Amino acid sequence: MTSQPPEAGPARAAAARGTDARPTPPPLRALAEPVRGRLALATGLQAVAALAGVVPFIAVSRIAERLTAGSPAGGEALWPLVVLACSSGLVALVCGTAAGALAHIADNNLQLILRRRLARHVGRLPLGRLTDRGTGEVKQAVQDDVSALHTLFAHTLLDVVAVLTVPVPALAYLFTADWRLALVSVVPLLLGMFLFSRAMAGAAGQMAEFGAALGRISAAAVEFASGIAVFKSFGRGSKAHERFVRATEGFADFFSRWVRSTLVTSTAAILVVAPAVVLLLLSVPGAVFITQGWMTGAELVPFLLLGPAVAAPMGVVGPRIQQIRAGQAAAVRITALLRTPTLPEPADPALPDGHHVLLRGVSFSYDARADVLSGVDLDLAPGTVTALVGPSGSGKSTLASLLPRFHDVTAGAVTLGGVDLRDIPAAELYRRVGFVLQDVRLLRASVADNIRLGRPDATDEEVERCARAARIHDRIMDLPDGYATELGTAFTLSGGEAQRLSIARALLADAPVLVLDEATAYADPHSEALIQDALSELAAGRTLLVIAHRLSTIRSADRIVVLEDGRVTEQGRHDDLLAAQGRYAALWEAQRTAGPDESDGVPHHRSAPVEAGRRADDIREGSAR
Ligand SMILES: Nc1ncnc2c1ncn2[C@@H]1O[C@H](COP(=O)(O)OP(=O)(O)OP(=O)(O)O)[C@@H](O)[C@H]1O
Repeated sequence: MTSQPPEAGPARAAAARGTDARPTPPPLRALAEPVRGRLALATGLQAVAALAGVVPFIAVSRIAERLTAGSPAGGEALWPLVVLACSSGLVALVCGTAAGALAHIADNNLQLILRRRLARHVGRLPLGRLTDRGTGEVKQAVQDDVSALHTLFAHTLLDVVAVLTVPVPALAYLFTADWRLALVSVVPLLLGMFLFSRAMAGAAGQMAEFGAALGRISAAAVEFASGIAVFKSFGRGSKAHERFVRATEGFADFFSRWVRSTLVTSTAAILVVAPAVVLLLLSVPGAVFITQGWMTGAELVPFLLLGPAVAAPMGVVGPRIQQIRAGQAAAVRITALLRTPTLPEPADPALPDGHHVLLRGVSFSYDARADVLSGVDLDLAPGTVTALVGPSGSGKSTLASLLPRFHDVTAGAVTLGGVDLRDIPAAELYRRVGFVLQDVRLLRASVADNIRLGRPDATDEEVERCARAARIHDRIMDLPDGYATELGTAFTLSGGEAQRLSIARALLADAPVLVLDEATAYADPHSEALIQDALSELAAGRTLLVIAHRLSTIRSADRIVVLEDGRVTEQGRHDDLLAAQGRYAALWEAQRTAGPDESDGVPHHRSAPVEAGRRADDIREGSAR
């Protein structure tokens, strides 16, 4: 067995993440890149639609002029204008519809691409990192933020094009008709722009807070949904929603403050560009112009038709700017999640030779400041059971999590079969290293599919064999549809049953190295005895690393490793460690005398001593059973 020289984790990670440091375009542009062509075409079509949409107004104005000019123009002189109005109206309709359809197709494509990218990326994140980030954040990116981009690309983009396009030809025409009244028609537009910019002052910061507040609601909603059972089980069902309510109240407070602070200016802005107000604004000077003989009634018509069109698009500016900012913030969050470093795949992959696990000089820190583990050396020989014990917070779970690469070491190395874990392709690693955690997660799928998770191609016979070995077969047969029973809908299993099902899952996956977080509390002695039988099956012939909360269960482990403050302070067999009268002996004594409910930081279990005694031999001697 050879072990590779320890190598600094951050250096390797930095090398693997080298591409992340490259300068990138702004998040929104970068995310839209795959559909840029379609969006550009949609934008062009929308501009044509907006331009063509102005033509019928101009044509109608000309018709009015000719009809009121006194000279009987005759149908022939009017028909070309009618045709022009109709055909440009048709062009506007066709181009506008095509632009909308194209933008929606592009957006639909983008949503699919982004959701796939996010799902693939989240699936490649280190498991430890994923639990740190929280499912709320992932849900927000995958669902809410992608939806915000939908609003932006499928709707806002086209509205903005129309807003910017329509006033230009309309104003150009009005200036050719009468420059004095054209200047008046610009007033609502300028006033609207001024008031909107006042209303939007500081909106960047507010939008950031808006996004953050929505994020808090998202996280609290997920926590609320997943934690309500725990709250209820402790008779605090009414407390479960407190954080969620606080988050929504915080959002409501923030939003009403924001709305109040901009209410007057934004209402004024909407008012000055409202068609009725614009018409009034133009009619009064128009009437004066006519009575003074500066223009004819017919010459006023284009102003009445196009004047509102010049200013009206400003009415949609406010909400559109908010949508743009929301889209930008969503793009930033999506990009941040997509740029979260994934578990680096080895540049030079290697396959382990055997299943000997070695830890050499292993240190680990969650925050790059304080080490949670320091200089840990450990040797897990194939087919042996190693138990990690120590006070709460000493680093047992952290150490165990390094084997399935929930995290990568910050110094030193963990090797499997002589190969650094970081050089083993993820799929190969997970075929060899399995884990059974206390917190069993079952999928909304059939019992059989839940067991098959690690080996989807397993036959029914293999699934049943593992379920029998895990002492869960009889319970499954009691379910209405046996192995086909869907979990999580009509049926949920008890904690102990779920634990056994997860053991069946691990048995089927058949990883030779197994990390086992020993559950601290099972429902009843009978259930616990079944679980211990199942665990015995699982332990047989495997390299087992057990996070032991109850010392009585690991008395006969091949090696007991005592962790304190992230360092290995003792290791050996139970009897030897007791004889050494060191820390383990003290922990043992404390747990033995403290009674079933307490210990000095070593959580343990309320069960009859006879059960505990039986368990002690069970894990070790499982193969004989
Ligand atoms: N995801 C995390 N981010 C930051 N710090 C963490 C994280 N998980 C654990 N820690 C810290 O690392 C230290 C070791 O925690 P760990 O869970 O490994 O201890 P443990 O011995 O398994 O405790 P217990 O027996 O209570 O489960 C603790 O100080 C804990 O607060």
